[in-house]
Amino acid sequence: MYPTDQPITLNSVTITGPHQPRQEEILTTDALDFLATLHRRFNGRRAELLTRREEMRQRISEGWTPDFLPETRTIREDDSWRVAPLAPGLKDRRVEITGPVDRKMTINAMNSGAKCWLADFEDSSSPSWSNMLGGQVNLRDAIRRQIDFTSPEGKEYKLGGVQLVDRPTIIVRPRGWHLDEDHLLVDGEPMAGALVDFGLYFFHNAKELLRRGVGPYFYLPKTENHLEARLWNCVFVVAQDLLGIPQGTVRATVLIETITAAFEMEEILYQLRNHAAGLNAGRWDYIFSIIKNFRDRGEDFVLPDRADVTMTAPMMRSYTDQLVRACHRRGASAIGGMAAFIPNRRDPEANEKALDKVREDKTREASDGFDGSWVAHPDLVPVAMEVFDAVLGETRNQIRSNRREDVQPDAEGLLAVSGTPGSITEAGVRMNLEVGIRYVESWLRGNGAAAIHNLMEDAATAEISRSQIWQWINAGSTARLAEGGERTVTREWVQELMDEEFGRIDRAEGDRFDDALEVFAGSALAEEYPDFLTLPAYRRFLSATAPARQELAGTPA
Ligand SMILES: CC(=O)SCCNC(=O)CCNC(=O)[C@H](O)C(C)(C)COP(=O)(O)OP(=O)(O)OC[C@H]1O[C@@H](n2cnc3c(N)ncnc32)[C@H](O)[C@@H]1OP(=O)(O)O
Ligand SMILES: O=CC(=O)O
Ligand SMILES: [Mg+2]
Repeated sequence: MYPTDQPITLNSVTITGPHQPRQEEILTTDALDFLATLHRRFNGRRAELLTRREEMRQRISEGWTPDFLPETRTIREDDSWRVAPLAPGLKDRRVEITGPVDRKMTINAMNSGAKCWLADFEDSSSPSWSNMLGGQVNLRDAIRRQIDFTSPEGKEYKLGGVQLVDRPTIIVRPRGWHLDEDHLLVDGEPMAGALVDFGLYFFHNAKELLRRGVGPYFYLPKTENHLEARLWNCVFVVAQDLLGIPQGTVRATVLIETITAAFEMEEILYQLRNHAAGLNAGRWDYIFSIIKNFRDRGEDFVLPDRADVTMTAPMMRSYTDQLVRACHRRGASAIGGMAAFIPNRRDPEANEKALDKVREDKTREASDGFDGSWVAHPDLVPVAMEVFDAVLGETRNQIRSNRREDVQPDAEGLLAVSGTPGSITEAGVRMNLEVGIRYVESWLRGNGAAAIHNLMEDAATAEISRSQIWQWINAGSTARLAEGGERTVTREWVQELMDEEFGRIDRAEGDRFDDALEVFAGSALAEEYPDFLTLPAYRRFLSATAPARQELAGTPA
């Protein structure tokens, strides 16, 4: 037991976050030692790779267009290599539920009947210290099947019925490389959120998972290139050695959700080949990445309203087809993405519409060759299951049966941004403003995923909203007006619309809408485009050193 009201240093790791329930079970001295080793081995390389991201972005801004890499041609052309065999618990991934790692959602996900659960420290989680540490406690308990919960309303949750002997395989998604964890310092430096989430989960659970016949499995978000995948591979090798578990125990599914990674899919699998499980089509961050990277490349790279950028747009078809081909060529699983439509138990009509939309989305993915796909809500598990059952029959995946040899690597297809049907409208501008502000408000209250207008919103969709506004202003795009006619999207006009949309929001005591407006406007209307919406928001509001937190706590910053 250690003191709880001030920063404490244990074996050169300083805990600056406020004390959390059951923290002592997670932040043990051995676990902190393990984290410190990972930090000292890998944080320098992480910093170099983050700088490299900036350099690539700068090149794109100056007119360079990404393409398949000449220096890795032999990897792509060599037909002989494959990734490691599918690991236990990952052979049949037809339906994966995703969601944050709070206690109630953890139990609900474990009871959902899905084949896998993406336990999310990323897009659907607000990275507050309490969420991040609480998530580790909940995962530890869920793996040991010792988890229950009583809600403030008195509803009781526990792992349900005997029919659920096959619980979903847990796949943890740590934060991306860009986010710091300000509440754990090694030698005075903040740790990478990615290494904290990976390291604590791995340290506490890898052996227990092996004992239960599965393993420590991960989703790797927002990877931009194969060098970042190589860094993860090095982390896995060292972590397995430190814990004395066999090399190749870890399995990672990489989200292809940046435009640059789409040109390096096979190279990413190659770097991770002894630990690779598959690739996932993270559609929302992918759209965000396209806007972000080409934001100052003029009208050819401007997308229409968010609602128009669907999976049937030519550039999205090209991306998903090439992803399935890359995976199946290398013996890896291809996992589909998230349809935005959320069921609504209180509104049968909206519910039916959501089920239909999700069915349509999963049907397209299954027939494109995906081995499984994501759902955001337990009520969607049966819908997706039925679709994949129909395509898979007695088989567990389509890796051998649907090789997609009809598809070829195609740079032009990936970059067919201007071929996206649709238009920019006043309603689309308003929607981005309203939904973006509402989402950030939820994030600031600790909820990283929210249903808004029956659509799932998370960090990735909010990034699209604020980036579209920025791009439309800076490209001088034209929007169709609600009452007819059109006008140029200017900062002043967006400000007017934002004031109107903000004025329409019903306020409640203790809400965070003023802060949300500050965060959203600060990134959508800024002259300088911030790389991630969550970076300034974290520093200002969630970090223990954040000025706003210190103000709230009544201490000077
Ligand atoms: C871009 C990407 O990265 S996509 C992946 C990241 N995003 C996500 O994972 C989103 C996951 N989904 C969610 O968080 C939620 O479904 C939301 C926030 C969108 C909607 O949640 P709610 O408003 O609570 O929906 P609703 O009231 O219909 O939920 C009904 C029940 O299902 C549970 N539930 C809903 N979604 C999930 C989920 N993903 N996992 C587990 N349980 C869930 C709720 O906890 C609730 O349980 P209760 O009846 O015991 O209270
Ligand atoms: O993480 C998934 C995405 O769509 O973004
Ligand atoms: Mg994402």
